Amino acid sequence: MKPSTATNPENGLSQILRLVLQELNLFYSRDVNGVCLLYDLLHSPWLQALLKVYDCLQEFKEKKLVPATTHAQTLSYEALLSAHDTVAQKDFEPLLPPLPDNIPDSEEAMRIVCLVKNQQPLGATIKRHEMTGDILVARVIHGGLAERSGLLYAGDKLVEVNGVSVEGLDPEQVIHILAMSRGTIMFKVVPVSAPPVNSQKMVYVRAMTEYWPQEDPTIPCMDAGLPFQKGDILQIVDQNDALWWQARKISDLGTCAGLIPSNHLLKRKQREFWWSQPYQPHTHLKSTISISMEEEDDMKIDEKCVEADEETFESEELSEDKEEFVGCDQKFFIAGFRRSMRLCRRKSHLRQQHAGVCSASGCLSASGAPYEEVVRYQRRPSDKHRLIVLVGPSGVGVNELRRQLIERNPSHFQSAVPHTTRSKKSYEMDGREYHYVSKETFESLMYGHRMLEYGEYKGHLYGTSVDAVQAVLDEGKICVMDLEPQGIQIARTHELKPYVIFIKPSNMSCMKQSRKNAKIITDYFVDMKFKDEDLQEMEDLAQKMETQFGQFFDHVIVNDNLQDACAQLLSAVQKAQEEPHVLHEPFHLCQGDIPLSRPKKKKPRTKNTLGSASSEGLVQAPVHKPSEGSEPPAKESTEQPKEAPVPRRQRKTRLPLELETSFAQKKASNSSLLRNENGIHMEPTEEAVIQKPRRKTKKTQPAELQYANELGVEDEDIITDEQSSPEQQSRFTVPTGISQPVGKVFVEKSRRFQAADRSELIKTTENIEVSMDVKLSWTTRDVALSVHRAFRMIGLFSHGFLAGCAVWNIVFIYILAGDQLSNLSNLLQQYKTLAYPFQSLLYLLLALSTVSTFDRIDFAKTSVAIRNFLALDPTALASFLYFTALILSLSQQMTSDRIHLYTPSSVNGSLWAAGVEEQVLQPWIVVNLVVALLVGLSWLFLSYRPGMDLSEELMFSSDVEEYPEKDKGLKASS
Ligand SMILES: Nc1ncnc2c1ncn2[C@@H]1O[C@H](COP(=O)(O)OP(=O)(O)OP(=O)(O)O)[C@@H](O)[C@H]1O
Repeated sequence: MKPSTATNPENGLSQILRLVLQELNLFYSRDVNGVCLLYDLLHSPWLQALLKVYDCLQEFKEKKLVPATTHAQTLSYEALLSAHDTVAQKDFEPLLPPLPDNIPDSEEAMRIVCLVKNQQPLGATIKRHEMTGDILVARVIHGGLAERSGLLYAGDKLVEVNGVSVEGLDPEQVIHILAMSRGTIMFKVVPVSAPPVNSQKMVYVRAMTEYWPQEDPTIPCMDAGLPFQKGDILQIVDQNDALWWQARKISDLGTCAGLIPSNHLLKRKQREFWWSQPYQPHTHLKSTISISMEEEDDMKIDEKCVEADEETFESEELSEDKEEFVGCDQKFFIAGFRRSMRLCRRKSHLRQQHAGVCSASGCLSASGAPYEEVVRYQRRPSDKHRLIVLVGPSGVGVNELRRQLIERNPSHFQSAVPHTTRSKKSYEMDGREYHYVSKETFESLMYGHRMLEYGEYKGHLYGTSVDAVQAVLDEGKICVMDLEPQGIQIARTHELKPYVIFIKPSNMSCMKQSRKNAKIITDYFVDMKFKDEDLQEMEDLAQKMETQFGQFFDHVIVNDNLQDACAQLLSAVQKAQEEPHVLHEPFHLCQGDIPLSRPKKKKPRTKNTLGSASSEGLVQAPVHKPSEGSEPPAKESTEQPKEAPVPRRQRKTRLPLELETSFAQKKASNSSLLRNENGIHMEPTEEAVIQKPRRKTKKTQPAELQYANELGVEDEDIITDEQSSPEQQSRFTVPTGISQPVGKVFVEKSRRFQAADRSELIKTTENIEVSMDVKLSWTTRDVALSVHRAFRMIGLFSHGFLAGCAVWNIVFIYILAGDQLSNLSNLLQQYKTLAYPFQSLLYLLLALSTVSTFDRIDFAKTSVAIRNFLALDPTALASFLYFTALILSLSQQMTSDRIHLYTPSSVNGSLWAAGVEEQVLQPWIVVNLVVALLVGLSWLFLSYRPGMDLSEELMFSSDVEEYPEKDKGLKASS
């Protein structure tokens, strides 16, 4: 019997594809360049579906057609085809209104886009062009209807909405029209000449910080923002805008993307937030110091107890060893459970490590990259096992769980054998209890970054090396170790791929119950019962660890019932080895999996720039809803730590850097569709997008729209990255070279080389690193920006104050001068003392205000400045009026002087001849009146756009060109 096409391996294309994929698997495991791309392509669901359709067709082609019913036998092929044609020609699309035909010939190339409302968001934002006043599509949100239709692009100029011209309207008004529309919405747009093409691949990142758009006044459109928490995995779908990226949560891939700050912007925000806290800037430093001080205290206690403890410790150690040998049937030996490891970690060497680790890793989340690139990793059976790292507050049961896990299956789980510099005891064996090494060898491992952690106890060094862990993994076993959370970053290497499990205490009441009979093992009291303070301390510490390092935890186990916790641990460990997980980029095994995150260097785009004084009104806020089956790059581990709700930081609401004229609406919003109060309610729109190109008579004007992309990418942002790069390398890919075990190094001091103690030098360097960390963020530009912002504040104040003074001045003058200037001598008498100080104050305020308004105009682009003035741009008008007022005031300076020197004409030497008062004072009064009017008007104009600030934009934009290149370099190096 002839096999059917689908099952015939020779004919079935699906089958062939399956074979090709099998072949590819071989190359895949060998990591051959480009295979991943091909693999993904062949795996793509659309190709599979296409091939299945093809196979089905082939199968049916070979079959002899048999009519399904006897009735059908009478049907002719012609009748069938005619029925098909009738159905096929039927238009099932919604009925759309006819195109308006009164469009003038001179009109620009137009595109008419019709959308029919439904429950989905349109997913686009609009803004007003700063110079032309046009309403533009600012951003098309990835995954929204606008994007899916492929007919609306960022930069498209909106001409009409439902037949209503949008010329001269504010974005809010446009939104209002949209919100009021029902049924079909018709947009008439002038298409952007070169629609932006998003050629970037998607990037997956782990958020190392949290972000709340509602608390960020600088976001171009609050409703389009995507809130996220530490540890969330985000799919970045669009990085075209260097300041605001579009992303989705991996758990919500079916939804529209949302706006998130770019890496650099978020870093800057973090830094600004940091600096905005008057007493916080030093907490970083303080925390390190306080850690050291706490440890100092610990040390004192330890030293006091050390003598008493020494004996106990040694005997404990011995008895434990004996127990392990004698008490176990299988005669396995669990190394790495020496109390020395637990003890020494909290001692002096850890203090050093703290400084290093804190600057290198612990504080990384606070000052380092806010996003960490991740890739999907699925361990193949031939791969080594992943290292299992247990982390938890002291006393929570980390050791107990580890011990129980190993005891369950010692041939499968094992601890790493630690190193020590102490001498071997008679009953010990090298490589079983410890690797006994000299101090030099130990130090060489330390300086060669081969120690995952180390500490000193009673003058001896103890530590666990990467090689010891490797040795366990090489045996095909799963290495289980416990680490202080600060050490996680050091363990995050390509070779170890650690899976971090956080052991969390349950609540106090449960613990009181479960730890009733448990014994806490401390440095100097052995087997002491848990007290309430111990449990409370454990709970507090767990919370701190979660807040600070939660983003690194792959799984969380609450250790309430020991047996349950152990079962959970076992299952988590198995899942870690068998299921796909997300790993950070240094683990990147397959270059094709996820692209490097840097967007291609593109021409600055017209939309949404930090400096542009435009903001975006949301045409339709994206609604985030459960996934609709988009394919994640990595199945997010189901046992991914459920992020403990990190307490939100109190964010200071500040004037947005971006200086937006807030177009965000606060009206008629449908709360069911929008996520916050700035949402602009446009009824959901959708679908049936029809493009009907009109005759072309004129090219569109993108060049005009392409004003500079004033991005605030700062030097230090880039520098930080570059600096962190080698640092990361040292941490993530542990160097294989071993440093020389010499205690002395030669350093240049006072122009000649002198020997210095190596460990001292390292300590000093670490300290410098910590304090440098603080200083790094504060550059000359930051100083300039702060000064500038202070001046801007003074400027803003002076506008209002000046207007008040000028009005008060003229009112005062008129009151004193009386009706028809009948009382001029009284005015002179009264005003003469005021003339100098008051007029000087007016000059000063006028000068300040004039400079402050000039700051808002780009005189380098004179034509633009003049055009703005002619187009009655409020800012340009205000600066002109201020300048005129200043000149007019100065022109009357002589008169002010004369008023100051007023003496009645009867007095000898008087400057005021009888009867000249009116002649002199009248123009002075008129000028003061005009000045008051001009100043008042300017103030009104300025209040239209109080936030606009060109200098700041220019300061930020100076880096724009450098940014992609630097970043490229950075990526290349990484
Ligand atoms: N779920 C639990 N129920 C009851 N007792 C427990 C539980 N978990 C741990 N214990 C007990 O608590 C004590 C401390 O546990 P363990 O030594 O494992 O803590 P640890 O996290 O390693 O702390 P340290 O780092 O201080 O050594 C041990 O006596 C252990 O048997």
